[in-house]
Order: sequence, then structure tokens, then C-alpha cells
Amino acid sequence: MSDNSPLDFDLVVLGGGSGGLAGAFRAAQHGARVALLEPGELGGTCVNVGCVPKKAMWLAAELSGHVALASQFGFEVPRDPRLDWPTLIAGRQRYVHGIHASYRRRLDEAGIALMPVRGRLRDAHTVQCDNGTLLRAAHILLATGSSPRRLPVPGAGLAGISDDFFHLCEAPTRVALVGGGYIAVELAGILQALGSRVDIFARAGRLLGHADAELAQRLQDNYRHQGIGMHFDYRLAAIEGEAGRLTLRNADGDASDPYAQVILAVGRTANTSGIGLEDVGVALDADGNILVDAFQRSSLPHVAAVGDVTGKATLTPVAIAAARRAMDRVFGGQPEARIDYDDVPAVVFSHPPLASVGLTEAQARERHGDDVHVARSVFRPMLQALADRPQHSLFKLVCVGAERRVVGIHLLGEGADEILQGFAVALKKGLTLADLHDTIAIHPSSAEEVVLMR
Ligand SMILES: Cc1cc2nc3c(=O)[nH]c(=O)nc-3n(C[C@H](O)[C@H](O)[C@H](O)COP(=O)(O)OP(=O)(O)OC[C@H]3O[C@@H](n4cnc5c(N)ncnc54)[C@H](O)[C@@H]3O)c2cc1C
Ligand SMILES: NC(=O)c1ccc[n+]([C@@H]2O[C@H](COP(=O)([O-])OP(=O)(O)OC[C@H]3O[C@@H](n4cnc5c(N)ncnc54)[C@H](O)[C@@H]3O)[C@@H](O)[C@H]2O)c1
Repeated sequence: MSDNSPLDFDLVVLGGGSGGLAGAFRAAQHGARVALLEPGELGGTCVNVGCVPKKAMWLAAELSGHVALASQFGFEVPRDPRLDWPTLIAGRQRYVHGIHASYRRRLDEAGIALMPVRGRLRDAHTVQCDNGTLLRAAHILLATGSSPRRLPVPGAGLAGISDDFFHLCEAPTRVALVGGGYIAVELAGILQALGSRVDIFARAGRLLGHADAELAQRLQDNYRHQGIGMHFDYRLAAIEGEAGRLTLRNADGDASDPYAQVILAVGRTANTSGIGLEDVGVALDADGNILVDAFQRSSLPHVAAVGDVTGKATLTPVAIAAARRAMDRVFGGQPEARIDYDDVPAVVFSHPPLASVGLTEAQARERHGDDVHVARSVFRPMLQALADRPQHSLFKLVCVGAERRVVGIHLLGEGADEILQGFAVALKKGLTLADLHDTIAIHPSSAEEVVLMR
């Protein structure tokens, strides 16, 4: 591969994250000769600085909550149980390295050529690697993901981003999280539980703009109870100070308390620059995402794109499903294969978790007017009740029409992250409220509330 003569592949994939790996494996399964370009760690954002290490930290944070409850059950727990962060981080990274090893083995077994280089498009069928090698392919799959956005304010460089959270080896004393979306909410909950004092500074008037307002409100109440400070309608104008002692200044000129760490969590930008898209004519939308049609096809024939780089439902299972279906279409003789972006279930790993699928109550009312029926249940899960803790769960069903078809399921509470998946299948298949009432409950559980709500 050292000379500059073009090489032949059926598929060259840019990016070895969730989407790229899934696409490469599926294409190889269909018999395609595949090259996968990944300059960083295999697994991309999800495995290295996203879902997986985040979930490890979330599990630790959940455990710390349970340790606190254990004494209420009669366990002898030291008054101030201590977490050894290095042990937690070592275990987390061992798990992540296991995933890397498993991917490497599977790529070998599938006969996929893994190249640890960055690629850029030279034309619709040629990729240039950053070591100069040219790869020629019948098809190209773009899966270069996204990167954390920074804000154009003075001092933004003093702040960290979510990637930096995964480099922490101890809980910073005080942390400011700027943003009110998935990442700000998740990191705030984790850090507060694992020893930091956290404040959230959100531009909007509430957390989690994508979520049902009632659940977001209740989560805010829970967070406040956990000691997390929240500042809404906040306009960040500058970050000042020096490492370890940073303050935020708002648009009115007011300075915040000092923080050991400031983390920006204000969305992500598609990795579309510097990969030759403009040169070869791959169209982008106004936000810089690759424009794709319903079949993940870019504006250039034979060049498809999946995952965060398209900006569509930026979640790992979506990137995976989109990539598999695109490769089923290209190499598997399934011309109609495509992902349905409606009713994608998602979980915010907050404390407690917030799980949702389908329309929020507000969205349903906007679309269906008065023809909306909402069933809700507010209850104290048994664990909280036994430990005499005030945390309540809020489960909500959004139904429309005379048949009360369920168009939204929104669960905030213990176990919500695990409960939703099966109900999401049912919702996609046309679930009605009567179907739920026809189903016998599992007792005693939180999940039973879903089939008992009126
Ligand atoms: C903190 C955090 C927590 C998250 N938690 C969850 C969660 O719990 N559940 C969930 O579903 N989603 C979660 N996500 C979102 C999820 O991680 C992403 O949606 C998913 O990783 C996107 O996959 P992808 O393949 O599009 O991109 P990525 O996984 O980012 O992979 C892109 C890869 O492309 C490589 N690359 C970039 N440029 C080039 C190039 N020119 N040539 C070759 N390779 C290149 C990069 O090195 C990278 O490895 C989280 C994200 C973050 C940041
Ligand atoms: N559990 C999960 O599935 C999970 C977890 C983390 C991230 N993710 C994915 O990663 C994506 C990125 O997460 P995120 O939290 O960065 O994005 P987000 O879109 O969830 O939230 C971004 C937040 O930043 C705020 N914001 C945007 N521009 C701003 C500005 N100029 N000034 C101040 N605030 C601004 C928004 O109001 C919003 O509150 C998510 O949208 C989600 O798709 C998923």
C-alpha cells in the first residue's frame, strides 16, 4: 500500500465509530471487500467518550444513591462511605479496552482492512488517506461523527468539554455545567452523586427541551433536592479566571461563584470539514450536517452517510441501524431498506432516568388539538418508600383519537431506562390504551404502572 496506485474495494468507510463499524460489518457480511479508516480508537464517541464510559459513571452514581439508602434498610454503612475514583476509572477503562479488543478481533475475522488513518474524498470513488495512499471504491460510507461545540465567548478555551469529563480522576470540588440538554443533565447528576457540587447554567427556561415538560419539571425538582444548583435563561458572556478557579460572567455583567471546572455541553457539530466534501460536491444543510435522503444517500451517487455526521437523531442505535440498512440496500439486494426516524426511544441517564418515545403532550396537542387523552401516574417506588425517601416517579401516556392510540410514553423514575424498550415496540405497532389495560400487571413493580394508568 505504499505506492500511490489506487486500490480496489467495494466499500471504503470513513470512521470506526458506531455507524462506521456497523456499516463495515454488514457490508462484509454481504460479501463486500471493505476498508475501514479510523485514526483514533475503535468505537468512536460512544465507546470512548460517550455512552459506554458515561454509563459506567452513571452506574457508580446510582450505586452511591443505593449505598445511602442501605442504612435505612438496616445495613451498617459508614457515615461517609468513600469512593476510590482510581478504582472506578480503572474498571471502566478495562471494560472499554475489552470492547476495542473485541472489535479488532471481529474486524480480522470479517476480513475488513482496518487502516489507522484519516481519509478525505478526492472524488466520488476515491479516498485519500492522510499518509498519501489512494483508495478506490465502488461505494463510500461517511461516518465521521460529531465533535463538542464551543461557544464564541471570551475565555471559552478555559472550559472543558464532555471529552474532558472522561479524563477526570477525582471529583472536582465545584463544577459548572453550561447547557441544559442530555450531556449537561447526565454529567451534572453523575458528578453531584460522586462528590462534586454542581451548578447548571442553561440558556433555556428549563432542562431537556426535547422532553415532556412535566417530566423535565419533576426532574428539576429532584435535582434541586439532590443539591444541584440551576440557573435558567442564562446568557453566558465570558469565562474568566485561571485553571482551577473559573467564574462565569453573564450578559448583565454579573460574575458567578468560582468553579474548579467549567464544562461546556452546548451541542455538537458534525465532522464535515476537512474531508473534501465541498471539493467533490457533497451537499450540507445549514447546520453543516451531510444532507441525506431517506436511504442515507448523499447528493453524490454511491456516497452514503450515517450517524451524527447527518445530524439526524444523534444516538448510537440510530447510527447502527441506519448503517446496517444502508448496506443491506447497497450490497444485500434490499433496495427498500431504510431506517424509520419516527418513534425512536431514548433515555436520559439522569437520576432517576428519563425515558421517552413518541410525542410529548405538547407535540400531540399541537398535532391533534383536543383529541388528546393523557394518562399519568405519580407514585413512590417501593425502594424509595421503604427508605422513607420523597423521590416520586412520574409516568405518562399520551393517547390520541377515539381508540386512544398511544403516541407517546414518558417515564421518569427508577428502572425507566429498562422498562421503556418493550413498550416502545408496542407503540410502534399501534398500541392502544385498551391493549395496555388488557395486559396483566407485573406486581409489585414500577413497570405495572404503565398498564394500570387510566
Ligand atoms: C457524553 C456523551 C454521551 C452519550 N451517551 C449516549 C447514550 O447513552 N446513548 C446513545 O444512544 N448515544 C449517546 N451518545 C451519542 C452517541 O455517542 C453518538 O450518537 C454516536 O457515537 C454516533 O456514532 P457515529 O458513528 O456517527 O460517530 P462516532 O461514534 O463519533 O464515530 C466517528 C468516528 O469517525 C472518526 N473520524 C472522524 N473523521 C474521520 C476521517 N476523516 N477519516 C476517518 N475517520 C474519521 C472519528 O475518529 C470517530 O472515531 C452520547 C454522546 C456523548 C458525547
Ligand atoms: N443518553 C443519551 O442517549 C445521550 C447522552 C448524551 C448525548 N446524547 C446525544 O448527544 C447529543 C449532544 O448532547 P448535548 O447535551 O451537547 O446536546 P443537546 O442538544 O441535548 O443540548 C444542547 C444544550 O445546549 C444549549 N445550547 C445550545 N447552543 C447554546 C448556546 N449558544 N449558548 C448556550 N446554550 C446553548 C441548548 O439550549 C441545550 O440545552 C444529544 O443531542 C444526544 O443526541 C445522547
